Amino acid sequence: MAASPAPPTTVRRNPPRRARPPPTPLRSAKPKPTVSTLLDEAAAAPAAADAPSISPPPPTPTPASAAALSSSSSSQDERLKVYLRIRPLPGPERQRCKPSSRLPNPNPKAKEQARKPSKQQDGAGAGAGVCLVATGANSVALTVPQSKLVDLKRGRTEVFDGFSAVLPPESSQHDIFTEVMNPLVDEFLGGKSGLLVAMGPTGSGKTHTVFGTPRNPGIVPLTLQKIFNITDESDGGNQPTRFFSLSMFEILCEGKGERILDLLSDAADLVLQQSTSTTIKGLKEVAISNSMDAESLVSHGMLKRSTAATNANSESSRSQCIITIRAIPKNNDLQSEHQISGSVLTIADLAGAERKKCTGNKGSRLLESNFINNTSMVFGLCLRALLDHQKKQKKTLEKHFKNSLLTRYLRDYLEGRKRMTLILNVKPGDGDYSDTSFLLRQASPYMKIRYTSLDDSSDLVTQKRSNASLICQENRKKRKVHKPEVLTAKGKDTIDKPDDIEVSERDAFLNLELQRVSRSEQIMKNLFRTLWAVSKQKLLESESAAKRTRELLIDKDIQIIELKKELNDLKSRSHEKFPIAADTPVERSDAVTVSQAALSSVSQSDQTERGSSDAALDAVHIVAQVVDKEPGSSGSCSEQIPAHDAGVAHATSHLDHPSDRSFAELHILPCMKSEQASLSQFSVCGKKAPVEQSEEALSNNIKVEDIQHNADIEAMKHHDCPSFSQQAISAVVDVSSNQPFLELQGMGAVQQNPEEPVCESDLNDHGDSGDMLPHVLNERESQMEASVVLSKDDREAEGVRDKKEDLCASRPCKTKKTTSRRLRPVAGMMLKEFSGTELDAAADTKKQGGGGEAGAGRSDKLIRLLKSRPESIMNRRS
Ligand SMILES: Nc1ncnc2c1ncn2[C@@H]1O[C@H](COP(=O)(O)OP(=O)(O)OP(=O)(O)O)[C@@H](O)[C@H]1O
Repeated sequence: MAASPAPPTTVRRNPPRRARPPPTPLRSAKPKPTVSTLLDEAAAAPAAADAPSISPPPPTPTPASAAALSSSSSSQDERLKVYLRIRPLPGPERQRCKPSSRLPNPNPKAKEQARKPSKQQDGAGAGAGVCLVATGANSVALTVPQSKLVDLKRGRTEVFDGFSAVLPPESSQHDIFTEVMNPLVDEFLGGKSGLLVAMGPTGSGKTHTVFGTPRNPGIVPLTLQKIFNITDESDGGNQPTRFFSLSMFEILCEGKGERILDLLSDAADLVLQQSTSTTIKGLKEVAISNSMDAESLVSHGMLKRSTAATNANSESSRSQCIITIRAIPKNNDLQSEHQISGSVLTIADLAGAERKKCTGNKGSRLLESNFINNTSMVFGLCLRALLDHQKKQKKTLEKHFKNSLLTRYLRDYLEGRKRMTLILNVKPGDGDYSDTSFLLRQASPYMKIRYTSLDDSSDLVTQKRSNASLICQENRKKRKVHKPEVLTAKGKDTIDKPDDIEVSERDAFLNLELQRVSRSEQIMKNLFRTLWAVSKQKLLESESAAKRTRELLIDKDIQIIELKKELNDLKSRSHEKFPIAADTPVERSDAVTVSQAALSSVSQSDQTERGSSDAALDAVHIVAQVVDKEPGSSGSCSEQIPAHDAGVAHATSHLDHPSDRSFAELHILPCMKSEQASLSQFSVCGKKAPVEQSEEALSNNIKVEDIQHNADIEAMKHHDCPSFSQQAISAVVDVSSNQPFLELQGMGAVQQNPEEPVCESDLNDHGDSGDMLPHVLNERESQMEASVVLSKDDREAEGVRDKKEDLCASRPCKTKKTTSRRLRPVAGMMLKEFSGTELDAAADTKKQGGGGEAGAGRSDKLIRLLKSRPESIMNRRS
């Protein structure tokens, strides 16, 4: 016994409140048939012939039912319009479709076979049969395919009712336009904004519905044609009372985000701005003046749209495409503007929801699928939230629109402030049951959304902004001297811009330029200020350095001048103090000659009368007299150093006889005492002026150095035992200086420590100290006593050295030269004193006698002469 099959179950969704006639094709509104339309109709004919077998069977369409449809549509004006378009099955699938599943079969067996799932259907999947049929003008029946039945006893047919219109597969593009778009265009031209959104799964024919093909144009081309046809007819060949603009952009996936891309320009980085109204900054709006140009513009934009091939659609849209047609009044009349324009017609072609197993997308395609599905879901949530809000007014409107760019852009529509129309595209195949069922279940409640309080005031604000944007774009074009192709194609005076808007736009541009220029000027000012400050600082530093250098040079010049002055003063003082020093070279040579002659005579006597003290005594007397007679001319005294080196030292080297010593004590010491007295005056005078003192110290130092040099030589010669001649020389040299005591001590110190410097403090301390003289003299006496006990060998060696010194005195030695020059005064005096017959006679006596007595007599004469002559010399000098 076979079990009886379960009765079919029908579920009604959105049942109409009253019975309505089934949907009837609007034959009256159908335009002239084209080739593509005929092809579409031919393709849809088999499907249309297959009426849904699920109860209730659709009634036969009649003209009366069409009228009823119109009346019902008018009664639902305040509701959200939802149209359902059933796409015809493709050719192969159409062939596989069984008529039993499409048409009511009176045969119960055949009906039973139709309920049983067949292997072919299971294996064929989507293309095995049709799951969706139009059951009326506003309802469809969705049958669960056999392959998807879980419980055969449960109902497997769903009736979705309440659509504004169900457009069967055989409906042409013109039918769709007439049924769906005509009301929107009329409202748009009447000044009301409207939105048409095409929804549905991938491959359901949304793009085909919206754009169509060149041979079978869709809603957009037909809308443009109608707009300009009506405008031309209403204007009657006169100037148009308004103009239109068109913008076209897409929202596409970018990584994990989304962005807006202008399809009519290459502008990048479009920004969605939402304040009082929603606008897209940077979006290009092209003024359109005729349908042909507008259609070509749309076609051009479609070429830029992102598409890709998937398993479900060979040319699947990967973005949400939005076209906006804006009506702008020509007259700037606020009232007419509000009445006539203030309208924006928006058409959105959404990318269809995709299933991964159907599309086979991977990688970036899969990311696009996620983006598309997410946007579709958010869009549906917004509508659902609006419906819930309308059902329960206390329930706040959920702001799902924030979750995607599309819903943010369409916020006014999704929050019920503007009218919106939905067209659901579905595929009727069994394999598309899931997508179709999902869409119908999702969109069925939207039919209950009402527009109770439309806010058209926002249209005015939006329109003003749009007008300003359009004018701005036109001005930019004018500045670039580029005329848009759309405008130049038909006429030149298609757009007239309000003067005040143009002026304000120009002012805004000038303000921006002014701000930019002022900012650049400020930057340059700051830069130059900084450079000027740095340069000024460098200049000041250079000037200060130059000033310091100049001051240094001036100081140096002053020092040079002072030094010159001091030198001149020194010279003048030297001339004043030592006037004899300026004698002629002849005198100098004479002096040298005389001194040499005198000393050579002494040396000759020394040679002939070795051991005699006469010659030494003569020399000592000469020195003593010179010192005695020249008390104020210390310079001249000091100049006797070489002479004493040559002669006196030689003479003193023979003071080994007690008689000689007593003679020296008798004659030399008084002379030295007198010299001490005279030199003490010099030391006192040396304290008078610092400059003079320093100069004198300088000159003395120089002399001391020279003397030290000589003393060093002597010390090297007599380093073992300084002879009396050295002591005498030192004494004489010291006497010749300006600081006699100092020089005396210094010379003593030189012999003890030649390198010990001479200090002025010593001069000050001892310059006028009379106590030093006995001490020094005592030292001299002791040294003389020591030198007296020299051995005979030493005396012979000293004699040899004296001969050498005599030879050196005749050579052009520097020291000899200097000393010979300074010997001039005494030498001159001696020359004069020794001139005459005495010397000649003495010489003759020496030549003739050659004995010791003759030499002794000559010495006696010389001594007598020296003793007797000083008075005459002093008288002559004075
Ligand atoms: N009513 C129709 N008559 C004839 N062909 C149609 C119809 N609807 C769609 N098609 C064809 O189906 C294919 C897919 O259509 P379409 O690209 O418009 O789908 P879609 O919904 O836009 O898909 P997607 O969301 O992936 O972009 C196209 O080749 C189109 O020509």
